[in-house]
Amino acid sequence: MWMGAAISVRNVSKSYSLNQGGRFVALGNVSFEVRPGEFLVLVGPSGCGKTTLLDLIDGLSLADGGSILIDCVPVKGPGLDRGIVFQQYALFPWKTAKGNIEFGLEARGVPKAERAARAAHFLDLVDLADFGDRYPHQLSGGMKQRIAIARALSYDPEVLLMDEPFAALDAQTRERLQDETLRIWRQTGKTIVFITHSIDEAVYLGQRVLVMAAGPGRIVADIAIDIDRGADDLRATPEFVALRHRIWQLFHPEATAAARVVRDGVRQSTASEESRAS
Ligand SMILES: Nc1ncnc2c1ncn2[C@@H]1O[C@H](COP(=O)(O)OP(=O)(O)OP(=O)(O)O)[C@@H](O)[C@H]1O
Repeated sequence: MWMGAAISVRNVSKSYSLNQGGRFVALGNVSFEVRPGEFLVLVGPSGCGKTTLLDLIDGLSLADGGSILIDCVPVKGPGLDRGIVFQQYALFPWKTAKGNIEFGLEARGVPKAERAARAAHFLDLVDLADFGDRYPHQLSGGMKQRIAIARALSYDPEVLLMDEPFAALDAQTRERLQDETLRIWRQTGKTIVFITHSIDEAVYLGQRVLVMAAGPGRIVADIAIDIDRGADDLRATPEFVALRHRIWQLFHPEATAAARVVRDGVRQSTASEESRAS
């Protein structure tokens, strides 16, 4: 049975040393929980620490303070319980699609016959059953990213970490892969932590969206995405538009403040006109 793991991020901080001396605090005291099988999206402006946080969950780097637990086990480095997909496909150009998937399995000691069977299964899952013998340069950007997803899933991690995986793709391919990711998530029951700049993508994919801000990187809102996903043209529904606007306001507090000044200014001048008129 496929099953996602729970993730606990507790009081995590991370700083980097700067060339000119001193340290830059990329994350300050970040805490949140992810339920087993949940699709969580982290959204925030450039530089707010999204990649730093995902790398810490993957164990590619270690926190200065706090702890990260996967099913109650502290993260001490990369592990087979987590798979990661990066923005750039990171496929070996000299290996076929199938070879790229099998390579990761070989490194993990999976026997040859099982490697081939698993590669075929995951190529099928990402709808590329007929493309296993193609090399990366013979595949479109969207196909390469699907291979990267198949590769990450092939060793059956409980958690799938996705770092802006569709940012380099055209809008149409991006929407298609968003739908495929949701399908794969429903089919596999993995816990997914997905990071993006795009508010639209966050609301479309997430069951829950954590909004981050910079200086230092922190979580400023935790928003449940409670919408009817069966709706036609989901992005055009009032619920979707309202959620997108709510998150947009968190991204742009200065724009919201400016709008308030204008609105209140209008109100005040209307009030004074009314009082003059009476
Ligand atoms: N190795 C490093 N040394 C110094 N500063 C770093 C290092 N890595 C990241 N930073 C800084 O930490 C902050 C967070 O970076 P991070 O890549 O996590 O942000 P992000 O939200 O993923 O940004 P983007 O959306 O642009 O990818 C940034 O200000 C960045 O400049």
